Amino acid sequence: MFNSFGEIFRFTTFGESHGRAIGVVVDGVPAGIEFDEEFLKNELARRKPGKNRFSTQRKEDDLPEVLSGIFEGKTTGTPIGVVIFNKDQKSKDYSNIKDIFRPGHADFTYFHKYSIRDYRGGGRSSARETAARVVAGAIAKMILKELNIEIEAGVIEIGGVRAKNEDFEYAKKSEIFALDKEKEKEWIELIDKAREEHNSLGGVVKLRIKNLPIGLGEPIYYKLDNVLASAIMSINAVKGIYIGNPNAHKLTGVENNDEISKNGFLSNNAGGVLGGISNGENIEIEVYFKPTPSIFKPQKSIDINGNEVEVNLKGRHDPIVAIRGSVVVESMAACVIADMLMLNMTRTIENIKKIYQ
Ligand SMILES: Cc1cc2nc3c(=O)[nH]c(=O)nc-3n(C[C@H](O)[C@H](O)[C@H](O)COP(=O)(O)O)c2cc1C
Ligand SMILES: C=C(O[C@@H]1CC(C(=O)O)=C[C@@H](OP(=O)(O)O)[C@H]1O)C(=O)O
Repeated sequence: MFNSFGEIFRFTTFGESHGRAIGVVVDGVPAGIEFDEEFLKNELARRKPGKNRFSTQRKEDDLPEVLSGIFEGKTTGTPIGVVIFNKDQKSKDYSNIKDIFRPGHADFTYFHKYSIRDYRGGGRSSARETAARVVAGAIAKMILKELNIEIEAGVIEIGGVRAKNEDFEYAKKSEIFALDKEKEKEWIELIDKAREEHNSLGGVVKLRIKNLPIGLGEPIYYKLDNVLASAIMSINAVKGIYIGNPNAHKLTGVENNDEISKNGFLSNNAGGVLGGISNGENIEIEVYFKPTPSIFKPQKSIDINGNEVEVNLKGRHDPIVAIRGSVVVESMAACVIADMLMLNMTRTIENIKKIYQ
C-alpha cells in the first residue's frame, strides 16, 4: 500500500447506519498503553449526532463496548474490537425515496456499482460510520499522548464566512464555534437561515498537529502529505485539503519559502512538511467540506428504473457537516501519525539497534 496509511497501525470498520451496529477492529497498537475509556467516550461524544440544532436530530448514545485487546486497563498488543449499537435508526424516514436517488448523496453510485438498493437509509455511505473512525482515532491519540503529540481541529469557515485566524484557538474548544461573538452570531444566523430554508451549508476545518519530530513520512509514495490527504479525503463530504498556507499558489518563491535559522524555520508556509517528511514545525492543514447533500427542497432526480421523478426528502440531517466532521478529521490524522511514527522506527539502523541491542 503506498497511498493510504496502514503499514503498522491500521483499522477496518463494519456496520451500516440503519443496521444493528457499527464497529471497528484496530490492529498494530503496541502493548502496554493505558487504555483511557473515559477519553474514548468523550471523543465519541464530541462527534455524536443529536446534540444541538446545528447537527442531525438523530439521537444516538454512541457508547462504545470494548470487546478485545485490553487487559487490566492496558492494551495487550492484540486487535482491539469495539462495537457501538445503533438505537435510533427510523428507516421509515427513507420509505418515500425507497427507489429514488438523492442528488449529492451516494445512492446513485452505490446502486450502479452493487445493483443493490439498501433503502433503509444511507447504509455504509452514511457518515454514521465515522463514529467507528473516531474510536480508531481515540486509540491512536492514546499512543500519541505518550509522545506529547497533540492534534486539534476546528471550524474556521461556514457558508463562505471566514473567522479571523485567532478564532481557531477558540473554535477547537467550543461546542460550536468561536468565542468571537460577532463571528459566532453571523455563523449561527447563517445556519439557522439555511435550516429554515430547508437548505444546507459547506465549511472549512483547520487541522493542526503539534510537537511532531522531524523525519516522519517516507520521501517517495508514502509521503506524510499524500498519506494525510488520502486519509482525510476518505471522510464523507470532504472535497479537498490544502497543506500549509492556502494562498501559496498565489505567492512568489520569495514570499512562499520558509527561511531557516539555527532555531528553526522563520515561517511555516509549508505547513510542516517538506519532501514528504515532517520538518519539526506544526502541521497545518485546511479541509474543505461540501454542503450536506440531503436537503428538504424538492429536487429533480430519477428512480432505479430511470424514470424522472421529484425527490422530497424527510429524515434527520446535519444542516452543515463540517462541525462534527472536524472531530473525524482529527481522528484520521491521529491514525496516520501513529502509523508513521511506528514505521519510522524501522528506517535507520541506529533505531533498529536501539531496540535489539
Ligand atoms: C460528520 C458528518 C455528518 C454527515 N451528515 C450528513 C447528513 O446528515 N446527511 C447527508 O445527506 N449527508 C451527511 N454527510 C455527508 C454524506 O455522508 C456524504 O456527502 C455522502 O456520503 C456522499 O459522499 P461524498 O459527499 O463524499 O461524495 C455527513 C458527513 C459527515 C462527515
Ligand atoms: C447518524 C449519524 O449521522 C447521519 C449521517 C448521514 C449521512 O448521510 O452521512 C445521514 C443521517 O443519518 P441516517 O444515516 O440515519 O440517514 C445523519 O443523521 C451519525 O453521525 O451518527
